[in-house]
Amino acid sequence: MDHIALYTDLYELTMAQGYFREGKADQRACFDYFYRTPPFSGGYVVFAGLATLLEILEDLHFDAASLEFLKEQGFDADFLARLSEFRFQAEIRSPPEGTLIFPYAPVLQVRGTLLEAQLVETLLLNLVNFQSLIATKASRMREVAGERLLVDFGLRRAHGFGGLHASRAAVVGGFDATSNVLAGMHYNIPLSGTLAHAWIQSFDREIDAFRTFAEHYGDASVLLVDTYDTLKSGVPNAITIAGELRARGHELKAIRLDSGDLAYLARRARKMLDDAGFPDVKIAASNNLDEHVIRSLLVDQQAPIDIFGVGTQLVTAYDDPALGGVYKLATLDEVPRIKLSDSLRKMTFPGDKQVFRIRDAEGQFYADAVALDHQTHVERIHHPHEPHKEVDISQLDQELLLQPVMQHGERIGTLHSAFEARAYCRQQLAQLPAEHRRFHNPHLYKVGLSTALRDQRDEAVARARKHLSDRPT
Ligand SMILES: Nc1ncnc2c1ncn2[C@@H]1O[C@H](COP(=O)(O)OP(=O)(O)OP(=O)(O)O)[C@@H](O)[C@H]1O
Ligand SMILES: O=P(O)(O)OC[C@H]1O[C@H](OP(=O)(O)OP(=O)(O)O)[C@H](O)[C@@H]1O
Ligand SMILES: O=C(O)c1cccnc1
Repeated sequence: MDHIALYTDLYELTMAQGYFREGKADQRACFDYFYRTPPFSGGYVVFAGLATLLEILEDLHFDAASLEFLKEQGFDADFLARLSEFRFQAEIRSPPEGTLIFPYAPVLQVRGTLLEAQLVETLLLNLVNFQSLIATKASRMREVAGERLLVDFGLRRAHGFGGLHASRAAVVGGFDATSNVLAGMHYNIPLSGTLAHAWIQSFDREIDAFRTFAEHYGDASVLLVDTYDTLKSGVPNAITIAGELRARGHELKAIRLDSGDLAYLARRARKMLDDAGFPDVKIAASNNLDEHVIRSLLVDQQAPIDIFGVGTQLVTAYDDPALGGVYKLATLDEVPRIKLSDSLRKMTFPGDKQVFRIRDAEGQFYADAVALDHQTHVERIHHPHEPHKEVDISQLDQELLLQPVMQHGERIGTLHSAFEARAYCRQQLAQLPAEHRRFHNPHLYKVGLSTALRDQRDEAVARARKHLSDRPT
């Protein structure tokens, strides 16, 4: 995207200019990205958006037109001269895309100059919050769809060009294919598509619409059967065409149901297709599907549906349309920094940190330990906000979550493709106990502070409070 360095909030640039004027621009900063509440009343988030972020950061710069625009907004010539040489040179640490992440554990760290780390805040939040949200929604649909095909149909309902990132995130969360052609090209996602009612309406008779489509597209044909009357017209006509295709050595791929009682219609259509000798013609369903409807169709009603086309609910994360991930300063020139708040839940964890994923004896995820960066093993974790709650984890397997993915502004190694991230997400979900995956009142996954971090946090709080009470009133 052109001028992408301006894809930010004004206050990032206002602060950056202030840091520059104050001689603070080159102080060493560490910022943490984390979220506080899982969306959809669920128990986890699927981390996504890293590849997009790193690709943009590698090439981040202020071009002549952007600098000219900032000049018109009143930014200083000296600051603009500095921005004209700006290149993102920081280090980024994170786990791979597809990792399951939990409230309060920092999962993306930016370590660089105060100026560069501040300047990327909005871009980072925009990309990671959105893609992680959509990947999480997609993963919930994958949870209930089993091995059935999930196709993203959302572009027409997506929020503008966000539709491109939504299609990629849908794959990270477990979707198989997309109708979004640009996403297919950009991210190497298999394309999939059927036809709309307009095609059927453009012919005088449904059977002619089906026949003509099948003549052009043969084995790839999926016929939309609900334009007039699904069971009296659509399915019988599709069966006629399936027979004609077979006579020419082809097989009809599927029919698509797009309205009405999808379980009832799928059952009746399945029987009609089977009785007519077409047990391999698949049944696709669409129409405002989400994870709850898909589960009801498959689990409660045992609907014989093979393919789900999902749009609006997926790409807009309809029931919880924003992930509130935040980006907070943790260290400046190696001094831990804290943000106090009236609300305990909004207080930050100061200092350079590492996150350990703790597994139980069966190898399942048990907890995340947020520790100081130099710690190599965590004995005990403490609840971040309830001091009396603590757990001994000294005997459990501990894996480092934050690994360098970018150094000196250049990515390390190759970025995961959407499908590699999807495979990783699938492995991760298999390691998350069912009580954290369930949709209703999931059991809260433990995220705790190491004793050293807890002490550092408490000291920083005490210092900050003392500072407050020393102020003249
Ligand atoms: N058997 C079913 N069990 C649970 N939910 C279903 C079932 N069949 C359809 N639905 C869902 O019910 C919702 C409403 O279906 P309905 O047929 O009323 O669709 P509509 O969008 O209001 O109208 P239209 O069917 O004309 O598009 C949709 O979200 C659909 O996915
Ligand atoms: O329902 P979604 O999950 O968003 O999936 C995409 C929908 O888009 C298409 O119809 P469109 O919405 O254009 O028209 P319709 O609602 O009249 O079928 C398609 O037939 C799906 O129903
Ligand atoms: O290919 C389809 O059937 C399709 C694509 C986008 C939206 N609705 C349906």
